[in-house]
Amino acid sequence: MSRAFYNLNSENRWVFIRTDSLAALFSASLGAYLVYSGSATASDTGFSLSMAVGFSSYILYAVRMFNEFEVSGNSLERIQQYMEIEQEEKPTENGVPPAYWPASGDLKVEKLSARYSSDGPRVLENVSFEVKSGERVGIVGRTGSGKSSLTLALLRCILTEGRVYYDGLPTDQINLDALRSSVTIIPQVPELLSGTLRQNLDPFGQYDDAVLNDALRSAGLFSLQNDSDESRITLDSQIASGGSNLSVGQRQILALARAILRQSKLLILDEATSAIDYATDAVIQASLRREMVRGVTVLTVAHRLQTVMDADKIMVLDAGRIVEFGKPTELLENKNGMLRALVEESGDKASLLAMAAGHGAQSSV
Ligand SMILES: Nc1ncnc2c1ncn2[C@@H]1O[C@H](COP(=O)(O)OP(=O)(O)OP(=O)(O)O)[C@@H](O)[C@H]1O
Repeated sequence: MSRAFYNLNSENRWVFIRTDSLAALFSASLGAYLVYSGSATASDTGFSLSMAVGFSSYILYAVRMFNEFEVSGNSLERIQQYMEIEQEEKPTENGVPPAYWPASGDLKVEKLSARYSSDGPRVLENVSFEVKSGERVGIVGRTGSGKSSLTLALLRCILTEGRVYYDGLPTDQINLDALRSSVTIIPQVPELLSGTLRQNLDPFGQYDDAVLNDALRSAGLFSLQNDSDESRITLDSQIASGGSNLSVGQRQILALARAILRQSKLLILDEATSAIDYATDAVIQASLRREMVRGVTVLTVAHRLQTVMDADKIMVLDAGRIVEFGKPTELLENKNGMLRALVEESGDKASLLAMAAGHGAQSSV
């Protein structure tokens, strides 16, 4: 802010120096002409010079006004840009799903393509896959491969073509409010509002404290803190704006508690890129497993392969397409496969292979 103001001020000074110099040059030239040409009387010369000096200051004033008008014009332009932003269609009565929906976390995606703007390139290309209720799917791929875009496309936050069926209903026929309130996304850094933890979990006051505490317990918050701990978090704890007085791991646990309260059958977790300590990560993973037992489908966008190596299935994306989708052990058998290549590059190959093998053995028991 100060740097921008410093630049603005310096440029203003530069404009003034130039207009002042021009004005001085103009007055001096006029004075020289009037004195040396000898054609003007003393009174005319005095009058012309005083007008010339005044005229210069008017020019300076005009330049300054034009300058300020241009700067204010930028703000007007910005307001106009906001007014012209394309709006999402309004939710209609027609798209309200039946009360029992969603009863399961079944997800079927058929030829889903997506783009960020109507004239932009496709960031997802004919993506098709199926996930059964209660499965945990890891989504991996190099940066820019379309992992986050896929999660946005599932919620129709960007322009999509193709079909997504969530618990048997095509999502393009469900109104956006209903769709988005039945799917929960836990972003990399969950947003929290300033207020108590209770207000953050239940902004509309729909649940009593016992239910809220149960959700916090299921999300794993209480297993991370002792009763005797003075700084332990309770429903009455004050949360600072944006949740800045909590760690990223604690914020993800609170977001998970919100998901549990909402009883969503589809949970999308965008794994935090900043490191979460091992204990918090283990608590989040354990809570997710408990949720899956209740039939909640969990899609995890993974930035570290460790988080998803024991998933039921792994989806590997590359340039907006699914290049591999299946059980980790099966994908790893393909020596030329993309998952195998990512594991080889990771520098932690042995433990990743052991994790996948361990889970493969468990699921086949
Ligand atoms: N807001 C946006 N507007 C236009 N294009 C975007 C936008 N966000 C992402 N993209 C493009 O979409 C493509 C996929 O990006 P996306 O963020 O989904 O990848 P990603 O796999 O999640 O990457 P990362 O691991 O870095 O988060 C990229 O080519 C990217 O440039």
